[in-house]
Amino acid sequence: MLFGKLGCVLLRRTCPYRGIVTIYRCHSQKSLKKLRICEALSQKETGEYVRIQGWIRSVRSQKELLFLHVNDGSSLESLQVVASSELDNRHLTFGCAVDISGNIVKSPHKKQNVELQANQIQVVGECNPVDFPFKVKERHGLEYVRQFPHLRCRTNTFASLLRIRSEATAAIQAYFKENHFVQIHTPVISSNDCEGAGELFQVESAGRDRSTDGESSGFFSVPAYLTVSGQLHLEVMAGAFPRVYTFGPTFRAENSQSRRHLAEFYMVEAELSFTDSLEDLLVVMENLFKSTTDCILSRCADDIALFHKYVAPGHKERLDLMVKNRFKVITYTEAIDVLNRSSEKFEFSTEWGCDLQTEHEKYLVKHCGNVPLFVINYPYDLKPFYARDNEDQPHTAAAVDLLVPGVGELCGGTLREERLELLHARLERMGLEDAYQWYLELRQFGSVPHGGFGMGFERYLQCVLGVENIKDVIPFPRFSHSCLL
Ligand SMILES: NC(=O)C[C@H](N)C(=O)O
Repeated sequence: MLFGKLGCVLLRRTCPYRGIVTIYRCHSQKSLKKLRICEALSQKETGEYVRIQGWIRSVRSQKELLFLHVNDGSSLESLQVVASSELDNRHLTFGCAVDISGNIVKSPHKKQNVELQANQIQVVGECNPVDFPFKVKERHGLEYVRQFPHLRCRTNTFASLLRIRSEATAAIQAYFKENHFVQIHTPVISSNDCEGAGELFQVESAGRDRSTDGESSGFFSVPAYLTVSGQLHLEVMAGAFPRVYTFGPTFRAENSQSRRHLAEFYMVEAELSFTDSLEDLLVVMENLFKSTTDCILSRCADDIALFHKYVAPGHKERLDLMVKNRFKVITYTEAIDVLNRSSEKFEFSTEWGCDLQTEHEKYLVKHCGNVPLFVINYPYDLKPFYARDNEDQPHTAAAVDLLVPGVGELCGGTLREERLELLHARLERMGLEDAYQWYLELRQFGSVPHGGFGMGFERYLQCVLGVENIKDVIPFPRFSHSCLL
C-alpha cells in the first residue's frame, strides 16, 4: 500500500487566503529539504523525503493511482508525482500551483529516472481549467500565446525561451569577461541621438516638475530621449579602457509592425581602442556569436531542441552550418555587383550608393550559402558623422553589417573617425559642431584609433532558434500601437 507505512491521514481544510487546501499530513513541510524540479530529476539516491513546489502540467488517474506532472521552470522536463487516487483531487487541475512532499523513488518508467511518491499535497493556488487559455497536452502556436503576455510563461515553449534568453545573457557577459572587456552601464536617458541611429522617444516628466517657460522647459532643461545606442558613451569610456561593452534596453520609435522590429529591444554594444582595422571588429562579432551559441547549445540543449523540433523544423541543420563554418566577407561593391548580376527582380534600387534593403540582404545571404555574411566598406555618405573613411578606397567608410539567415542585419559597426580636424570639418558641414563639442574634445585628449559595433539581442535569439517573429523572443514586446501590461 503506497502510503500505509507512513500512516498518513487525508485532511481537508480551508486555507485562509486561497480556498480549499488538500493535504495528506505526515510531516511539517517547513523543515523539509526543498528541491528544484531539475534537482529532483537528477537525484541518484532514492528514498529521500523532500519537498517540491511548482505548477501542474498534467493530471491523470489510473486505477488507484493519480499521476501528476509538476514543473517549476527550472527545466523543460516535469517531475512525475504519484499519489493515491483516494485523494480529494478536485482542485488538482492543469495550471494550479502545488506544494508537495514525499519520497524520491526509482521510476518504473524508462523515460524518467525517478518520481516522487507524494505524502502531502497542498494546492497553493487553484486554476480553473475552463477559463485558463492553455489546454493540457495541447501545443499552442506562438501567435496564439502572444495574446496572453501575462500568462504565456506558463507554456513550455515560452518558458524554454525565457531560460535560453537568460543563459544567452550570461554567456554574452562571460564572453566579454573572458576577453577583458569592462562593462559600462550606459544611460537609458540621453541628450544625444547617436546621430540618426533611429527615431527617438522624447522623455518628459509627467509630474509637478513639468515647466512651461519656453527655453528651459522640461525636467532636464534640454531635450532628453530614451537611448537609441550606447555607442557615444562607450566611446567616452574607450578613452580610458581598451575594451568596453554595454548590454541594455534600447529604444527606437520606428513605426513598424515588422517581424524584425521592436520599439524596446536589448542591444549588446562593444568598443575597442587601439584598433585601426575593421578585421578586429569582425573577429569579436564572430567569436561573440559562436561562443554564446556554443554555450547555450550545451546549457539549454532540451529547450533549444524543442524550438528546432516544433517551432522551426530543419533549423538545427541551418544553425550547425552557421556555427561550424567561418563567416563570409564581401565588400559592399561586390554585393552590389552580385545583386546586379542576379536575375531576381528587386523592388528597391541596386545602384552603387544605395542602402541595402531587406530583399537585398536576404538574397545576398542565400547567394553566399546561407551562412552569416559580413558586408564591409559601405559608401561613406550612407554612414553617420562618426564613421571613418577608408583611406585606400575613396568614397567608402570602414563600416560593416553582419547579415544572418532568416533575420538579415544582426550587427552593425564602424571604425570611428579619430582625427580631430576631419571630424570637426564633418560636424561643421552638418551643423552639429556645437552639440558635439564634448565629442570633439575626446579627440583632443589622448585620442586613439577605435571602433565598435552593436548586436540586437532579440535578433540573435531569432537567428539561433529560428523564430519568425521578434515579438516571440522578448518577455514583454513593445511596438507601435502596442504596450500591453
Ligand atoms: N555601437 C554601435 O556601433 C551600434 C550603432 N551605433 C547602431 O546604433 O547600430
